[in-house]
Amino acid sequence: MERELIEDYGIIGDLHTVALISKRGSIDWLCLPRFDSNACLARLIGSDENGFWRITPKEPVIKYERRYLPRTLILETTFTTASGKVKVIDFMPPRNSHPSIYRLVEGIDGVVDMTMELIVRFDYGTTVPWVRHMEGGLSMVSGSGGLAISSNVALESEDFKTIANFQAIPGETQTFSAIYHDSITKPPAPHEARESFEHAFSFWQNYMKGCKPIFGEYQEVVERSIITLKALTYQPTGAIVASPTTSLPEQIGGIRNWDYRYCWLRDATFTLYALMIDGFEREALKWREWLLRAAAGDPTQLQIMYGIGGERLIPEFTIPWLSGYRDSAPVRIGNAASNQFQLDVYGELMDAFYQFRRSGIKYSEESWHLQLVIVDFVAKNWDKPDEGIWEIRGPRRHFTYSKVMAWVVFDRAIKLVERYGMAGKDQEWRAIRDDIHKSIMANGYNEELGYFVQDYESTNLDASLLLLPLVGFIDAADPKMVRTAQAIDERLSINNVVKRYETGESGEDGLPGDEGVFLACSFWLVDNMVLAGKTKEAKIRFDKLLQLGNELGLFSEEYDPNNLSMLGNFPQALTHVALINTARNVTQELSPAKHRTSS
Ligand SMILES: OC[C@H]1O[C@H](O[C@H]2O[C@H](CO)[C@@H](O)[C@H](O)[C@H]2O)[C@H](O)[C@@H](O)[C@@H]1O
Repeated sequence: MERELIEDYGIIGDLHTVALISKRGSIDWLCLPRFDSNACLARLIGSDENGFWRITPKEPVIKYERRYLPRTLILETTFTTASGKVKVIDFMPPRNSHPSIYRLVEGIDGVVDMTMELIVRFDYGTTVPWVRHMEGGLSMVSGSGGLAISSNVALESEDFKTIANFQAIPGETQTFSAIYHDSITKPPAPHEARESFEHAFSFWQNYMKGCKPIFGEYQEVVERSIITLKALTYQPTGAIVASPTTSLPEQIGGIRNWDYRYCWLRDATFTLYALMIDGFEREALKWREWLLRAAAGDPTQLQIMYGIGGERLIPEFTIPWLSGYRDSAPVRIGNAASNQFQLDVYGELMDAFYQFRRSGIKYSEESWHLQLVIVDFVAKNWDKPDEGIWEIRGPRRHFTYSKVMAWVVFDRAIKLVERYGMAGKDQEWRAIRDDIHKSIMANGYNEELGYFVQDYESTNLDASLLLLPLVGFIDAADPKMVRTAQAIDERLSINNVVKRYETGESGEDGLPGDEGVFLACSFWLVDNMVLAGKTKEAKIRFDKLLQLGNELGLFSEEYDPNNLSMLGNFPQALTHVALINTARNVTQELSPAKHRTSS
């Protein structure tokens, strides 16, 4: 069978984890009970043998259509065959007790012969479960967990696989469910499918009531991004995963394959900022509590990322039994970037705290205490080299963007004293802010070339520099910044989509091979255009970028401009965040970019 591409997938989720479902009706990625648990369906980055759950017509499909039910995370896939039409409705009810997936098959037209195939392999596609018959279905148990599979259709076992054959007829519904449980407890009975559907439907519709109709022609794509960000949030703690997948490659056949099922402070603060200005303040408060807990103890030991429960140890290792997406090995679990020094993170946190305050979010004494620790730490460390926003795996460098974010730390701390009466050493901070500014202008800006450079020792370009006007370091219309944005567009863009930096010899990042264009950076370039007054051009660019998502409105981290296909983990929070911000920038007078940089 022809293999699915990243763009062929949609997600369903229950605010603890998500499942990736292909347009052919196959669930090919599922980690239970949490985002970062071992996958029990891993075909996405392996083969059929590593687990999948497919419901599809037996005969050839002439047309596949998919959509989410409006303002929900309920996915509807319609198959048209020569014999008729049938739809599969997939959802995970927001979690009450046990994680569960429901799949409802409804005939629309004609009589269509259908097949259901399920291979469960725990421990990332390796462990065959112990299968027993139970009332209304099967129990599949391995190690600490188990899945209870139920259906109103007879389930059979064949060659270590569960199958069902049935017909889709208008007016009839076949239901399938999978409920996860601890292996020491009895498999739970499924809830009534319609009731579970109503629960999921009303949860999402209620959640989206908070989303204002302010995005004009982009309302639908923004709403999908907001729902996606919510789906990537781990409800018990408020942590947000960068993406629910691991090792979807940045280059087909390459080794740039990373595990994103963790909470990066950078990605999470960007996410919150996007949600906060759209009125989703509850998320912001929950995340602030998460951060305070994660940083509890000695705040100078702040990490750049944590596990979704606040875990600090995220050791990175490879699992050789999975072949990788389109043979892009290795498949990595864990992320060694968790031990890196990334100076920008402190600026992102300080900016988030400042924006909380501006938007009237309740002040917290603990958070000011944490901010003072951050300021103190950055005062002592801003002049040290780091691994930077892109988490390079080569030697540390003096990245210009990192220094700018160190400037942001002091800028926001000073503003909190000046504007909100917080007690702090603002005189001292002003002097440090000036020193950092001087250092950046002397080393991070190249007079001869007329643009800001990636780091103090090179003349490379870097798309993170597009954030300089967005954080208020420089005006987007300043000739230095205009020239920087122009140079980035000229040298790093391929068909209007921007690479992070030059890989290979001219921009060594400690890794072999190349990568695709980076979607978040491409949205940042549009933001620069808006701020520099080029609104028409910006809108044209934005419209083109929106074509790079799939028909469900989901975006990956990167894109392959040669093969016109998605790359990198999927869906990626950072891309959806950038999309939301840019949609606001191109549609609204007080855009987030202007709002963030104005007093
Ligand atoms: O490019 C090498 C690095 O790639 C990953 O980092 C990227 O994803 C992060 C999460 O979205 C994002 O915060 C970071 O800015 C990106 O560069 C990977 O996680 C790293 O381990 C890897 O070194």
